[in-house]
Amino acid sequence: MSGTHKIKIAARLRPRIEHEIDDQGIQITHDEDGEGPSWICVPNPRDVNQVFRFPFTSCYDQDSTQEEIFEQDVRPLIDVVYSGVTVTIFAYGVTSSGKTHTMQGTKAYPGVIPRVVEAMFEQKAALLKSNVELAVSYMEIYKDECYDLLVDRETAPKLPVRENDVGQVFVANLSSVPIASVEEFIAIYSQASKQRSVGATNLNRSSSRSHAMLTLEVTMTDSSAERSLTGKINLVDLAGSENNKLTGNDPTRMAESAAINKSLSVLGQVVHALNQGASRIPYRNSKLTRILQDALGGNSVGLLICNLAPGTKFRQDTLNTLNFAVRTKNVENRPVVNERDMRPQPKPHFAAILPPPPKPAPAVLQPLEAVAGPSRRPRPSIARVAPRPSLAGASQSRSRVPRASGIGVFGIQKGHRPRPSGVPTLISEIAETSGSSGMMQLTDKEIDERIARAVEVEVARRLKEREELERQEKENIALQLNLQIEREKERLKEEDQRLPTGVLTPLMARHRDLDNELRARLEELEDKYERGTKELQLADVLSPASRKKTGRAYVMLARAHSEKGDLQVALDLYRKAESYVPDNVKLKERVIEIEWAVKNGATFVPSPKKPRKAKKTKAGKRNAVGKKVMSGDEDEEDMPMDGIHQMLEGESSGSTNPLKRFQVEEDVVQAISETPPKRVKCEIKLEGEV
Ligand SMILES: Nc1ncnc2c1ncn2[C@@H]1O[C@H](COP(=O)(O)OP(=O)(O)OP(=O)(O)O)[C@@H](O)[C@H]1O
Repeated sequence: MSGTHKIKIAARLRPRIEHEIDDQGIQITHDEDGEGPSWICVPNPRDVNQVFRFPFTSCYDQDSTQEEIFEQDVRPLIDVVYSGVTVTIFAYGVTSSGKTHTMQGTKAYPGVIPRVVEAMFEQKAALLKSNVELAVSYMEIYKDECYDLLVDRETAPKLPVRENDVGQVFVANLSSVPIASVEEFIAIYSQASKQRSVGATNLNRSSSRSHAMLTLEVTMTDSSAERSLTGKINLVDLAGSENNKLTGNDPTRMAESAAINKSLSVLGQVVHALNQGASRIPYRNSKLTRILQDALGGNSVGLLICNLAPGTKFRQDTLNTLNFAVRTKNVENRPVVNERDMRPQPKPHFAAILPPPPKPAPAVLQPLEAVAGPSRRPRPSIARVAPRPSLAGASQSRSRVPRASGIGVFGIQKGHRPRPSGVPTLISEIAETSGSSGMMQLTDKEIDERIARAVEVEVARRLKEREELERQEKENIALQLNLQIEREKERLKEEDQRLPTGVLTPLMARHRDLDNELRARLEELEDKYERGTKELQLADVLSPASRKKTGRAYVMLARAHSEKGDLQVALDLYRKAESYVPDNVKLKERVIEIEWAVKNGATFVPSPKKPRKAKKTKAGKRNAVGKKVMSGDEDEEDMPMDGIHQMLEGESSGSTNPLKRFQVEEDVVQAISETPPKRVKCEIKLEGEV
């Protein structure tokens, strides 16, 4: 089998049970011609006029039978299993929605599990091959721990979940029991089902407190073609999500409920992550998802049966279940055929395969062995799966060699599990070391003893090797962690020394801006001072009247330049003017205005010049103490021109004075005064117009 396969969804609405109100809250509608999909219709809990419709190809209403579900959706998968592929069927739904009924059923209404077993045996018989073997394993996940249901509940240890070299997840030490008939299976299954954690809640008198997974494995060996196929079917009865308000759980049940809800929530997260194409799928967040890894986005074919409880009471849960189903519908698997080439392969390094330590057969299957009480612990050295009762007599000729443990979706440890292609069997290695002729001369008992010894030595060696590897790995991890901690400390230290980016960055940026601004201002002041001192030296030698005139001349020149748009030159000239008339407020304002315009690249349009007064009052204005000042009302152009004229005359030739380059005429000044009024946009609020 190749390509991708989407998980198939079947939805089943259970009938009303005793004392339950069936208010027709959830309905199933079918296409009129019966060809298209069917719909599960659920009213929106917040607005009953709105109905959510979920389409599924397989919808089973309250009258549906166990047989219908099996024939329509499950039986076709038996062929898939016999083609060497792993199939996973899981029942999902809120507590008391009918998952266990669907999967297990009752004696009168057998569910998926017994029907699958029957079909598997039918298929086996149809194949007419004597080398088809079936085996079963059964486990539960209770409060996020795995337990073998084929061993005595009292002594059942927690089973570790591991991963092999090729990334397959398996439950280490899980028993796998060969079965020869449906009856044999039923005997084992009914015994094991009693071990399952079940408890009474308000919603279900016999509520599953764990997720149960039953695996049937079929191994088909074709010795003439020297290959074998291994197909598997995992039948999973999930515990139901629980609303503790409805279940009325006591503290023990609450703890179970929390574990159930958590694992189901992780299941939802895994499906969500797969739908999103996330780079990390949180399989490891719960044992359930870890074990179902192969079924969700892995290499198996999947069928999800969504069980729904009728009635408004379960409406929200039903919606949750259906949403989960819709998301799961898009999960793609890549089923693979588990085929093994049995031809002799070149010998690999023995340590390349590290199967989990073998485990004894479960108590329920060892009626002949005297095992009882808590001291009965699995012997790690040799796996001895009890012979199948029906084959007990025929097993004389079969090798009693311990078999390599199995690895798969549920990592079934199984006596007859095929080893990976290219890996020699343990017996062949033993034969190699002792010489095949030597083996031939030994009695069966001796062979068994030698095998047992060899196995013990080998297992001990592998355990030691594994311990060593684990120790090294731990050391490496510790080293890495230490390094990381050191690096982190260094980083934090550095960060402490630096100012924290988040909080102080804006402040620092502001400081830097201020700093730059101050520096620029300082440079400007220095520049100004340098220029100013020259002008001041000159101003010092002039009479007050001449200073004023000179200042005025500079102002006029500056104005002419500002008119032309030479703002920088205008600014220099205004500053020079300032050296001669330092107290002129309007001049100061003008300097600030033009400075701002230069800095911001803004255009500057001076305010219109006031018409020239015919005659100036000599007295000017006097302040409160009688001192003559240039008032704010006084225009800069009101300053006397004589000084500038004198200066121009004095520097008539060869002078580099910029004043000389601009032939200042009265008409220019006049022209300036006729400039239409416009205001420059300026952030500095001016007290009066210049
Ligand atoms: N299709 C059905 N026909 C008749 N009775 C049903 C059907 N489905 C469920 N029931 C009955 O409903 C009750 C609850 O069903 P069941 O125990 O299978 O629910 P569940 O989903 O497995 O619950 P939990 O998650 O609590 O284990 C049982 O009494 C069961 O017999």
